[in-house]
This record gives sequence, C-alpha cells and structure tokens, in this order.
Amino acid sequence: MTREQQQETWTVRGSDRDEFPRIARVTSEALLAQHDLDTVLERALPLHDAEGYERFLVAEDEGQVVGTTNYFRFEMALPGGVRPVAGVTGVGVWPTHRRRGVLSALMRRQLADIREAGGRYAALWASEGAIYGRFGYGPAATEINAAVRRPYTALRADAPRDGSLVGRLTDPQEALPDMEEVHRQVAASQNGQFRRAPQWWRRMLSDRPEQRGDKGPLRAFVVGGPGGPQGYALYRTLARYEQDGAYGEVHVTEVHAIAPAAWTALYEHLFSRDLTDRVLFPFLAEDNPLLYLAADRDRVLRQHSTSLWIRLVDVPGALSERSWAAPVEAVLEVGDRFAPWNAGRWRLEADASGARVEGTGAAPDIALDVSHLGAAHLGQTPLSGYLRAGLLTEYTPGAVARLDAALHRPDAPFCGLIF
Ligand SMILES: CC(=O)SCCNC(=O)CCNC(=O)[C@H](O)C(C)(C)COP(=O)(O)OP(=O)(O)OC[C@H]1O[C@@H](n2cnc3c(N)ncnc32)[C@H](O)[C@@H]1OP(=O)(O)O
Repeated sequence: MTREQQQETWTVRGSDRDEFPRIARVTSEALLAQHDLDTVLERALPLHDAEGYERFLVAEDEGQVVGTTNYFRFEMALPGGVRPVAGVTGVGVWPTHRRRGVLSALMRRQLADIREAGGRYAALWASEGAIYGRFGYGPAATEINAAVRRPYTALRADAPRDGSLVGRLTDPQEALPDMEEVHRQVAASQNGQFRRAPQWWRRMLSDRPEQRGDKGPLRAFVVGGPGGPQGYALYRTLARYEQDGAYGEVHVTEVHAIAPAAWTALYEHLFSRDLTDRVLFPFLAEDNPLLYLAADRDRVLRQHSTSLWIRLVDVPGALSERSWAAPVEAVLEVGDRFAPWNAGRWRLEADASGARVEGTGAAPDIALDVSHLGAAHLGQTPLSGYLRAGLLTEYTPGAVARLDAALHRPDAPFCGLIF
C-alpha cells in the first residue's frame, strides 16, 4: 500500500477562481512568502485570470485546502520544434500536512490530467532539487548567475560592432513592441524558451515597490537597426556610495539579442553606466555570448544551478517528435512509477530525418528511469553521467554513448524566467 493510500482524510479535486485565495494562502505559507496575502493576490490574480483556473488541483482535508498545484499551457522550444508543454507551478503543502503523501497524490493526478489533455511534456523550476526526481522529472538545464566587476567589464577589441545599430534607453512600456518582436524570434528556436503571452509580459514589466526592493525602477535598453529591433536588456540600478567612490550596481532582469553585434551593443551599454561598479545577471545561458565577448572570461563570476526540470509525460510521443543529432537504434526499458503507461520496453530508431518508437518484447540495451530521459531531453545532461553513477544499466556496451551522441544539441538550453 502506498503512502497516499494509507491516509483517508483528504481528497484531491479540481478548483476554481473563487477558491484562489485559499490556494494562494497555502502556497504562500509553504514557500515562506514575505508579503501578506493581499499583496500576493494583487500580483498573482492578473496572471491567473488570463491563464485560467481549470488546471488547478487542490488536496482538501475536512474543508481545508492543504495542498495545491497548477500548470500553465506553454508553447516551448524543444529539440524538434515548438511544442505544448505543461509548465507546472504553485506546488505547496500546508505545513501540518507535509510528508503524508499529499504531493505524491497531486503529482499522480496531474500527470494523468496532462496526458488526458494530450500533453507529452511537463516542465518546472524546483524550489529544491530533491523533490521532483521521484515524480519522473529530470534536471535538464543549468543556467548561470553571473556578476562582473569593473575593470573586468571590458569586451574584446574584436567584438563585432555595427555602426548602423542605435540604442535607446526608455520606459519598458514604450519598448514593449520591440521587446516582443525580439523575444518572438528567440522563443521560436532557443531550447527552453516559451512563447510569451501578454500576461507574461505584464508580469515581467510589473514594477511594484515590493519588487524593486532597494533598487530603482525597471528600464529598457533597446538596440535596433534599419531592419528593426535586434536586442534588448531590462534592468534596474542600485545607487551606492562609499567614502572612496561610487559602487552602484546594474541588475539585469533579462537580456536577449538576435544578432552578434546587438549583443556587443547591449553589453557595452550595461557595462558603461556611470557611478556603477558591478553588473549582475540572475540568469544567463551557459553559452551566452558574454562569456565569449568578455576580454577576460575568467572574471565573469559564475554560479551554475538547475533551471528547467523536464518530465516526459508520453515517452514514445516525446521521443518520436524529437530531433536527433546522429542515427541511433536501441531498446530502452523505462521505469515510471507515476505514469505507468510509459513503463516497459520501447524500441527507438532515429536519425536526422526523424524517429520511430514502438513497444517491443526484445531484450533491452539500456534500462533507465523516465527521469533520466527527461534530464537528457534538452541535450545538455548526458546519460553517461547516470551510467557512471550506477543509476542506469547498460546491457549493450556503448549503447549509452551512442544514445548521448544522438541526443546532443550544440546550444545550451535557456529559460531564464521562473514560472
Ligand atoms: C514547481 C513548484 O511549485 S516548486 C515549489 C515546491 N514547494 C515548496 O518547496 C514549498 C515547501 N514544501 C512543501 O510544501 C512540501 O514539503 C512539498 C510540496 C515539497 C512536499 O509535499 P509532501 O506532501 O510533504 O510530499 P509527500 O508526502 O508526497 O512526499 C513524497 C516523498 O517525497 C519526499 N519529499 C517531499 N518533499 C521533499 C523535500 N523537500 N526534500 C526531499 N524529499 C522530499 C518525501 O520524504 C517522500 O518520500 P518517501 O515517499 O520516500 O517517504
């Protein structure tokens, strides 16, 4: 008997807008929210009003909401193209009800719901890395938190520069059409980006006092040329003075560009603000051009952390629509405790033109957990790491290396926006 079945006092069900304050109370408490419930609701309601409440799930115990989750319906760039992805969010269990199987029951039901709606993937940002592996999610992307201090903000002399590009520092609302245009192009191909609907831009540009903290208002720097906008940075500044000089900071919420010279122009602007000493980026792709344009890349201080966790909700469906970097043939024995329809043996035959995946009784080449496939799906986390750690089994020598070569992607995944 599972932990969920042992208890009888709570049930899992759908929810609606009227119940949202009770839901937000649980997630706020579970996530140690700094703000009171009214502030949380003011910020959260516009997004959820646009996204809808029909995918919320709650666990209810004697009339009290004790557990919650929800998912957004994203269109996310994945290897193989832009695909529908369930963006799982709002997970929380009331502190007196933790470790009784509430989350496990919510996850089980949510996976079934996503599958029933035709979904093949789920993605999330985890508050803690130890939570989601058991539910079949794998750590699929790492991103970097970077900080650069003067004088190491210098770019290489041969960084590409385009005299026809013009930059303007402006109010984010005025810059919105240009930012949308750039982001639309980025989201069409950058592994891990989701198409940003208007409600996500509103959230992104929301500039409430509690979001500013000790920093100034959000501003936009847009770079454009004769062909239209080529890139933008959204940032805030922090003024700071010591007896020996100015130590202001530039905090970059996001920076995107669609042409090499635009990256140079954006970084030259961010790195040249007077009265500043440090520029901070909470999220950059592991292969962001900054690491190549910096005159001394070792002085770009970097902390790496997991961003997207990916879950294959439909293993044959997901593998058959992925793109493949090299031909591969393998029988995979997949374990999946929370989505049992995936469990079993799958024969994968793939090459650059596509893939065929079908159930088989043949002997497996590799036995692995569905979370390993999720981790590897974006092409950044090799399965060979799990093999070396003894967490998957290779029956046919070399099978894991061949599968890794086929799963390879030349670009690093990047989401950059916690949802
Ligand atoms: C996508 C997002 O929204 S990320 C935000 C996630 N939310 C939070 O971090 C808020 C604070 N934490 C919580 O609300 C809860 O502790 C949750 C949601 C993480 C877990 O909920 P619970 O109902 O306690 O989980 P549940 O009882 O189903 O646990 C299932 C298993 O996961 C394990 N587990 C649960 N949470 C954690 C954790 N944080 N770290 C390690 N293991 C965990 C349990 O020990 C249990 O293991 P077992 O089956 O081997 O005994």
